[in-house]
Amino acid sequence: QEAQPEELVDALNGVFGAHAKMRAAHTKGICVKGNFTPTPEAAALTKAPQFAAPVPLVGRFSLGGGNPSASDSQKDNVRGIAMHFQLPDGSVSDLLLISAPIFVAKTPEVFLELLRTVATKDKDKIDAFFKANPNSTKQKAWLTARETPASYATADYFGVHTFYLTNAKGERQGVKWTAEPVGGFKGLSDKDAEAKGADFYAKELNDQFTKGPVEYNLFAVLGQPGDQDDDPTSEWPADRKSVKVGTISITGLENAEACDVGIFDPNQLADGIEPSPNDKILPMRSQDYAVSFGRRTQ
Ligand code: HEM
Repeated sequence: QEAQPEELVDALNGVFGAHAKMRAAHTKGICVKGNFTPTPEAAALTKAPQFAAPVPLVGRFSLGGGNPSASDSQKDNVRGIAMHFQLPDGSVSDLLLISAPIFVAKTPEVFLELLRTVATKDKDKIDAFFKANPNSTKQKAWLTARETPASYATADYFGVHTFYLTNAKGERQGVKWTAEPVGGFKGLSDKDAEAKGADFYAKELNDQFTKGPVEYNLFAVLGQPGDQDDDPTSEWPADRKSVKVGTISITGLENAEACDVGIFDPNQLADGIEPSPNDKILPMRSQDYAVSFGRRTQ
């Protein structure tokens, strides 16, 4: 039976609680603004306007999960950055990235089962779920194998899904997005992260803004024929070529309202970028986010 978007939002609430006026996931976050400047190489891959000329953006950094007081020092949680690229015609094209190259479930049904199992807090049931679904253990393993990001500014971020780009000549290329902080990844040892406490990312970011913008290089990793485009729990081989397509520059804080009046939707895309038609999680996300939005704006 197909998972329904309401069921997924209910299941997120089952794990993290339902918090009035707040997102069901990525609940703790900070709204920011900035701009995106494409490289000359980007236009060869896609005709989307944000890859032809610089555009302003509104963005939001967040912690994964639905706990509004999640700890900034929790290692096995993802950090997120969501962006609306504001296009010259008044429309937006969105980009949502998390600080791991993989998601925890290949399909909405597996994600629903994962959430419902975790909500039982029954260790045997949870162990049995992960034994039956080894792909769902990969994100946590990946996150715990490296240091806790020292700041939203020093984390690297991944689009996870496959997207298809089309250029002006009509040529199509499957890609995955990655964003790397210009100064490289910087982490904290477990001990240092613990000493920082639960709420240091906002201050960290503000300190950064007094020195200058927070910048990331955005890359399109080029898929090859046969690379999986249906599975957000699997990575492509590490030797895939990547093309730097631009610089994301986050210049300062923005009023929360600018982030909360709508949703960041991974399928809200300019002409020239399409979601993989084979990925089952990706289309479900727009529906889930709409349900979460409906509830938080009630
Ligand atoms: C079926 C799987 C998923 C479900 C049910 C889900 C659920 C949600 C929900 C309910 C929200 C809050 C929406 C809102 O109220 O605006 C959200 C936000 C977010 N999700 Fe997902 N998500 C899924 C998969 C993913 C994946 C694979 C990624 C990887 C890029 C991701 C990244 C994000 C980010 C970055 C945000 C924060 C957006 C913001 O700051 O407003 N999600 N998710």
